Amino acid sequence: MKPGINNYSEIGKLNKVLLHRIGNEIEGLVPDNFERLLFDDIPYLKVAQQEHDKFADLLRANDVEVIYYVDETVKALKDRKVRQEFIRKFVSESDIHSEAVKEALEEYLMGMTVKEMVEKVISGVKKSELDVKSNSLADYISSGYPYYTDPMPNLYFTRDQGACVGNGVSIHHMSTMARRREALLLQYMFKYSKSFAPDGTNLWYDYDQAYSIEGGDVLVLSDEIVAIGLSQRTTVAGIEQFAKNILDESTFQKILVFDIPKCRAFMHLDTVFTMVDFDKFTIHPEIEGPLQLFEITLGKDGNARFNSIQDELENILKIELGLPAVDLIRCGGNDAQAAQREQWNDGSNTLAIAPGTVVTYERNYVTNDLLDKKGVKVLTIPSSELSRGRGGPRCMSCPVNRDDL
Ligand SMILES: NC(=[NH2+])NCCC[C@H](N)C(=O)O
Repeated sequence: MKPGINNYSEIGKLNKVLLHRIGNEIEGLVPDNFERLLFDDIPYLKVAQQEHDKFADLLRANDVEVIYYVDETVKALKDRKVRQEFIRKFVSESDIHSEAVKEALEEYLMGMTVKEMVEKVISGVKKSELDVKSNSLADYISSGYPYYTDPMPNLYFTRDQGACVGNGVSIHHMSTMARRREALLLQYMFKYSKSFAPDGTNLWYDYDQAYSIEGGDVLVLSDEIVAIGLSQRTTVAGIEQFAKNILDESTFQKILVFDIPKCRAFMHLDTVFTMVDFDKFTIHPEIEGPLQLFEITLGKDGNARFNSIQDELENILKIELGLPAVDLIRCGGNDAQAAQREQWNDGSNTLAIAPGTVVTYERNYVTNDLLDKKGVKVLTIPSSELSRGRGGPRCMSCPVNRDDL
């Protein structure tokens, strides 16, 4: 295993992964805020945690080191000054319009142990926790709202806030307000935790950059090609900046931009397309094509070059990966009802932990069976509650280190 961050494929043997154990932040979900907080239902926390623990246990049983957002952020925020800076930034980005409230929040969070503070930042600070004497119009108008700082129920989709690509990290500007502050935790991990990001780790994109990118759109197709979805969440300007940084300073040669429909069903590229083996992919039937792609490479003069490609997914993958044939495994097979049902529960959102070995949700039995018939080793996890957040095993994991192929 190479040290530090090392991620040159979607399928190399997984050695280290960053997860977030779903926590109290989920209890902030109510039907009124579903749309804003990007949920369709409320997971039952106790069972969701049991399911998440099974996911982590399965990874450990397969020789994967599991690290968690809370622990890693705690390590990064040991120093009091760094902690103060982090809290200030967190509070300033939590949509608070009263100075008195900001000050009270900073004092409240600084008074906690580092672990309590990080957990609180994730689960949200309720108004009932603080006694603020404020006489502002902002507080008056929002007096019926229970939180000073919103919870982060989507943090367990650790794929999205950032991505480890090659020997670097991409820290994302998330598309929605509901998820923006999640990546702040990753930014501090990157800056202040050497055990997470040793000296020399590259930075491909940063939290403070202006345009959105989300990690569900980033797929490391090979050690030369990174695929990115131009999607509802990932912008063309974000892709361009990411491409410039990574092509300039890494061994990657090409960014392959998949122009996918800008709608929630296609939320990220990994909702409709993931790699499970050298030549096998799980897909949502609607991604078969013809597709519009754009290629970004660097010319000899160091300037970006663009190229447009229109083709079927199958041909694109064969050409780009230099393979004689590829197998596209449709979520739900040819049964239209199973396809819709299993797509809704992220049947094509598989996490490869080695070439041809994947983790999937147990409930997607039609797709799992198909994978099995194609010779893929399928390891399943229970998912009655986890699936309610509309993300699967790939979204719930951020690979930090994989063996090279
Ligand atoms: N990589 C992914 N597909 N992530 C799924 C994230 C789901 C989450 N509720 C959201 O809307 O952001």
